[in-house]
Amino acid sequence: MTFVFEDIDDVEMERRRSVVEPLTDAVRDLVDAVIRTEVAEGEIPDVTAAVRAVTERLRSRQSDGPYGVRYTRAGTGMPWGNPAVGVRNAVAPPMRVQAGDDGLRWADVRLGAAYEGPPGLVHGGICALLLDHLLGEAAGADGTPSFTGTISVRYLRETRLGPVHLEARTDRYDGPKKFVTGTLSDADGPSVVADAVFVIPRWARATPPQEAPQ
Ligand SMILES: CCCCCCCCCCCCCCCC(=O)SCCNC(=O)CCNC(=O)[C@H](O)C(C)(C)COP(=O)(O)OP(=O)(O)OC[C@H]1O[C@@H](n2cnc3c(N)ncnc32)[C@H](O)[C@@H]1OP(=O)(O)O
Repeated sequence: MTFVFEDIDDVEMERRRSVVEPLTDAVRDLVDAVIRTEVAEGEIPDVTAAVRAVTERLRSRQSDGPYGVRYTRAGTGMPWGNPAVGVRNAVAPPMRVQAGDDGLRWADVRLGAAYEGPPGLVHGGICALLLDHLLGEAAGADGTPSFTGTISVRYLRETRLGPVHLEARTDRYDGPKKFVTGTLSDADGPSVVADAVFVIPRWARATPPQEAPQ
């Protein structure tokens, strides 16, 4: 596992973000359009060829593997391929994580047609993905890295597609274990709750995490 150092400051990171984010948003819009389009079937082959042409253009220069979790000179994480928050990943809604008091992490997300499970409702795996990630961010609020060891997700009732609100915080510590809880709510209130044990990996326990591991 390697974290990749990008030798840039955060101004340059924001500049790069402003270039790539509109592309990712456009692809998200494309995904939604493909799900919901009702154009004549005869138009689909032409549209398919146009999309393939764009893909070829992007593939003319690309990296060998995944984007990785990069970080700037200031230590700001750039998990831009991440499926929950990735700036370059159209699969991500995206969730924009906000920091509150006392290690609270929260986010407001709009979940549209691409996240449907039961009719008109959010797929349970999407709820679990977003909660896992947000609980991970809450676990990381103290500056130590940790991985999901165990997560339990309880679906109190269905979650309607549309705007959802998520919150998470670390409740307590026990050695390398962090006990983290969170909720996902739709317009009618909490619909999913999660609790998890995040574990600080051995390499981060042996050496205080002042620098990202290579
Ligand atoms: C530099 C810039 C960075 C930027 C950054 C940006 C992004 C910033 C946010 C990221 C947010 C990501 C949010 C998504 C989070 C994932 O998706 S993480 C990926 C999914 N999880 C994994 O792949 C984990 C895979 N498992 C493992 O790596 C290891 O099993 C673990 C979990 C690290 C534990 O292994 P270990 O360190 O060898 O554990 P070990 O020393 O045996 O046990 C330590 C303690 O933990 C307990 N424990 C061990 N395993 C477990 C378990 N699975 N469950 C519960 N307890 C356990 C043990 O019982 C023990 O407890 P005590 O005996 O002390 O009471």
